[in-house]
Amino acid sequence: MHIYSEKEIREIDHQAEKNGLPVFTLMENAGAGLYKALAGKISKRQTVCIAAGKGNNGGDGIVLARYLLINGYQASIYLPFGPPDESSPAGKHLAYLRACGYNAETEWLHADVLVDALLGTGFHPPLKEEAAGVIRALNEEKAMKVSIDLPSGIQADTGTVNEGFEADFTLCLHGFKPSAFLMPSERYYGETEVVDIGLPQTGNKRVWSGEDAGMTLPAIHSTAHKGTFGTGYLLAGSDTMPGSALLAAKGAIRSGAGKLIIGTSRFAAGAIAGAVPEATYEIDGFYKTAKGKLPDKIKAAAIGPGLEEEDAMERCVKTLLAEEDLPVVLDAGAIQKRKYSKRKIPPILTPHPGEMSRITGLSIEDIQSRRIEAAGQYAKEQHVIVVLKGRHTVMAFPDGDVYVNPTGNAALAKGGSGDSLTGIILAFLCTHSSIKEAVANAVYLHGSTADLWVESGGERSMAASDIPELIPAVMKKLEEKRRRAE
Ligand SMILES: NC(=O)C1=CN([C@@H]2O[C@H](COP(=O)(O)OP(=O)(O)OC[C@H]3O[C@@H](n4cnc5c(N)ncnc54)[C@H](OP(=O)(O)O)[C@@H]3O)[C@@H](O)[C@H]2O)[C@H](O)CC1
Ligand SMILES: [K+]
Repeated sequence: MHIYSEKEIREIDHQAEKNGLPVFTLMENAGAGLYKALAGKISKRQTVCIAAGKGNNGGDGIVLARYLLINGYQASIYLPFGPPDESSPAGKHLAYLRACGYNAETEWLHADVLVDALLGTGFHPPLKEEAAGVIRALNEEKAMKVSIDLPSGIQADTGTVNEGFEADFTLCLHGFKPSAFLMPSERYYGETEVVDIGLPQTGNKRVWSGEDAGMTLPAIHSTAHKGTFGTGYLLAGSDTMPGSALLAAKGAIRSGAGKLIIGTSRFAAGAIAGAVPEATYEIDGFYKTAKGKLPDKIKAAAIGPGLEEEDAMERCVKTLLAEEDLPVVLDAGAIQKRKYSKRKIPPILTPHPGEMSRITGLSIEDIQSRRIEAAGQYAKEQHVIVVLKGRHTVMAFPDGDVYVNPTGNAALAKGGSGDSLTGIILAFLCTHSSIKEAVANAVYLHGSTADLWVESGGERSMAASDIPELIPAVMKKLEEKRRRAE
């Protein structure tokens, strides 16, 4: 499931046209695909009204109407802004629809199903008052509401929205647009489904799906022992924040870390050892690492939960990053503005939007309005892996690949939730051979714990300490997906 910006879609269409596949044909494919997707959701007894604009989004709606009509559905077309230009692809499809003996109206018809084909990727804010009035009126209708490509009134990339069509579901053409993963525009989409229009998937931005997670989760063989997956080194927790080390450690252990060493203060070790008897402890590991000392034979390291930025932090991070082959997660206090040199295994940074703002100098609003782009740019410039947390965590890699996580909900917006994520990533770095898959699967698993929680509990009442407890059930589901993919 790929994600394309408005510019990329325009370029794809341009290339297709240049190579002999005109927009007129893509519109035909879109209409046919939309018909297939919609027919499965409605009955012939329901009336359908398609509100079509003057651009190509409207054209898709006109083709959909033809497929519905020739297959015996009760469909009508409403053209609130008048018909599209006769020479445009949409205008030609309207002419063909009329030649088939059907009509399009400029008057509004009430219907059971309302299809929004007013504006698509070609919409540029601010919304004209005439269009805002139409969208407002459509929103008031009591009908099943379906948007084509994206809800009208939403800017495809930034999600800027003033008046937007409130869809129950959106049939996205060729791929998602970034606004499907931004707040508040995501709410206008309702449920989403991607409709194939016959173009190859070319982009490097995509959703990391449950199927991806199932296919890439490593199998555990019956011959596995505690040393099979290597040792994770967690530098976390301080006298004032011992709980952070606990949450990260439990996340790591429940995610399959064979062996875990926790580098923490003597007080924090005493406070958490009873709750994490599986781990061994490196007392004052943080200061030892700052002096260049690391435990032997560690497979991956994570630093930051419950640690403050201080002088020793830079030396500590330097020691870890000097080990070219060591996957390193930098979280919380370890996320600071610094320059990274190219490394065999890129460091993994897990900022929330506030931390991302601190290290990039961009405002939080700017980051949040273009999360995919902001994370992608920093990952490329600094040769790092960015895990930009928040609703739909974005994972950006230095080679330009970007994955968006579909799992999770507001239950995760709690202190300590990120600590568990760091632990899960650490464990997955030990158990996966691909760094990308380790990061993507960890983020997917972390979000899934919250999805499982809301099946029986309220978002408000989930605590970060529930995350490790929910991991076994989520892991079981993932393992079933993996077995099915085998
Ligand atoms: N490869 C693909 O995915 C394909 C997708 N298709 C569909 O094409 C649209 C994009 O079509 P485009 O013609 O570029 O643009 P739209 O139809 O989305 O919008 C153009 C109309 O919108 C009006 N507009 C623009 N801004 C505003 C505004 N601020 N207020 C009101 N109206 C606005 C514009 O009117 P103007 O008077 O400004 O010209 C146009 O009427 C994509 O979303 C898919 O649905 C292709 O069909 C196939 C390939
Ligand atoms: K639309």
